[in-house]
Amino acid sequence: MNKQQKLLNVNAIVAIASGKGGVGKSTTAVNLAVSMANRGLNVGLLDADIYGPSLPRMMGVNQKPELTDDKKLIPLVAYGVSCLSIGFLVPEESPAIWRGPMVQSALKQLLHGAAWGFHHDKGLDILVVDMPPGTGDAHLTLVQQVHLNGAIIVSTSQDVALIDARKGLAMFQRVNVPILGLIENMSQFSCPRCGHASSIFGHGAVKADAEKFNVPFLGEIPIDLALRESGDEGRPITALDPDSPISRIYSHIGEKVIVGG
Ligand SMILES: Nc1ncnc2c1ncn2[C@@H]1O[C@H](COP(=O)(O)OP(=O)(O)OP(=O)(O)O)[C@@H](O)[C@H]1O
Repeated sequence: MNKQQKLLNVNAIVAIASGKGGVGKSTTAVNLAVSMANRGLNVGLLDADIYGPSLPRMMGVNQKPELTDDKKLIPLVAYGVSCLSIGFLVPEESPAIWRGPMVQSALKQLLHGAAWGFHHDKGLDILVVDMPPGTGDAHLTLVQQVHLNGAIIVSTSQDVALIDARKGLAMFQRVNVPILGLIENMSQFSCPRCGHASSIFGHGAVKADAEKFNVPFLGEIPIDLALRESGDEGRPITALDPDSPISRIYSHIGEKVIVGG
C-alpha cells in the first residue's frame, strides 16, 4: 500500500545521500540548504541521520523545539533555514542503540509531526533531507512516507566510496526517485603554500560514474580547511562567506538542482 503523503506546506523534498559514511553528506546538505536560502528560497533542513545527527553542530543550533497548539514541532531557524534534527529531541548518545521501529517512528515524527512551514508565510519551497549513510530503515521510511522529488548522491572519488554510492543510486532508482545528480566531495587539495593540487581521495571517478549511469554530474567540492572549520564551529561557510569560491560552488550546484512539482 502506498502510504506516501504530501507534507503540509512543503513544495518539494530532496534527499542528500551517500553510500559510505564520512564522505561529506551532511556538509553538503547544510551548505546547499544555506546557499539556497541565501538566494531567497524558503528552505528546510531535516537531519534524518538518526544514529549520528550532525545538524545541531554544523548549524550551531541545539535546543528542544517548542510545540504549536496542535502539538507539532516548530523547527529552529539558523541562517534563514528551518531546521529539525533528532539531535534536538534526545541526548547525543542514545540514538545509537535504536532498533528499526524506533528509527521509523522518530523519522515519521520529524516529517509529519512538524510544522515545517511555520516560519514562512507561503511554506517551504524545498526541504533538504540529510540521510544516514547506507540504504537502511531511514531510507525505506522516507520513500514510503513522503513523495521525494529527487536524490543527490555525494561520494569521494575512491572505489570504496563509489561502490556504496552505486548501491544508494540503485536503491533510489528502484523506488522511482529521480537522481538529481552526483557530487564529488573532497575532490582535490590545493596546497596553500605552493598551490600544488593533490587528489588525496582520487579525482574524476564520480563524474565518470555519472556518465556511466546516465545521471547528471553536479560538481566537485575540493578539500577545504575553512569548509571543515566552519562546519565544526556551527557557522557554515555559505553563511559566513557567501562569495568565497567554495560557497559559489554550492550555489552553482543549487542552481542545477531543478526540482519538479
Ligand atoms: N570538502 C571538504 N573539505 C574539508 N573537510 C570536509 C569536506 N567535506 C567534509 N569535510 C569534513 O569531513 C568530515 C565528515 O563530513 P560529514 O560529516 O559532512 O560527512 P557525512 O558523510 O555526513 O558523515 P556521516 O556518515 O557521519 O553522516 C567532517 O569533519 C567535515 O567537516
